[in-house]
Amino acid sequence: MTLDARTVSWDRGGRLVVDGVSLAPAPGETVGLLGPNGSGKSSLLRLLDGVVRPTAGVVALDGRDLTRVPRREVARAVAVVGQHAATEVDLTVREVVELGRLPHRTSFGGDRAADEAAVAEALARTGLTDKAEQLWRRLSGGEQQRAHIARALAQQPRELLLDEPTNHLDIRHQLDVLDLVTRLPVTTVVALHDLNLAAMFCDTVLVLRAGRAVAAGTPAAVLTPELIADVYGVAAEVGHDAEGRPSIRYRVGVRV
Ligand SMILES: Nc1ncnc2c1ncn2[C@@H]1O[C@H](COP(=O)(O)OP(=O)(O)OP(=O)(O)O)[C@@H](O)[C@H]1O
Repeated sequence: MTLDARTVSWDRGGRLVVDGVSLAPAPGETVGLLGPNGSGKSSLLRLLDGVVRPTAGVVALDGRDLTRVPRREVARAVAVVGQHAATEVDLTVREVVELGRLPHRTSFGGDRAADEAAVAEALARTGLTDKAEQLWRRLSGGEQQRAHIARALAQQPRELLLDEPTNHLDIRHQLDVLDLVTRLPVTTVVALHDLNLAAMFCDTVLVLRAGRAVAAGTPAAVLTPELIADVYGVAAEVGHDAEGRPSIRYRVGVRV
């Protein structure tokens, strides 16, 4: 069992921002959420996190309606890295990552050694050990984003929800972060704009358009020239690597 969405909709002022979407990742799977700007990717992630409640349908954690699961229990199972994750106060990188341990604290304080080990490992995995004592707000945009990913890793979740985690990262860190999260023994739902990264790292993808799911399946099955033309209005050639994963080359000035 894992986190799943069953025909969920989210109505904002009479408009269905998410419209009857279902998503049931297999445990350990990495699902890419794709779709143009405004198609509902972030909104679906917020529904999966329980930050907002669906106006129809159900999000379930281990088969239980998420709205009935205590937030602390949700926080132990589900970690989120938002698109505009900000840290307002003057925290060091280590302190930001330590926030990920809060759901594991008990009234007795919790297991200090486990907290320290989880934080150290999360810093190491995101390449931030050397920056641990620096102020988070003095880091570069990409380093700040990696610190939030480290916070999510320190949380040691079963489910990881990532909203465009690569948008501030240089190419090496894009590859490192996606390689890292897809190797973790957790179920990951990740909103991505880069179709080639989705093809490289996702087991399956779900494509949204205007709040609706228009395609789902393996990257090879979904990421066809026809789908890319239809959903994004862009002409593309799709090749396949030795493992059969699609590799997309866009064509400008070609009408679709
Ligand atoms: N709280 C809200 N109230 C009203 N409308 C909202 C709210 N949140 C999102 N929307 C609208 O829902 C639509 C989907 O937004 P969402 O951020 O989920 O899309 P997205 O696919 O993540 O977009 P992007 O790729 O640009 O990040 C947008 O038109 C947005 O304006």
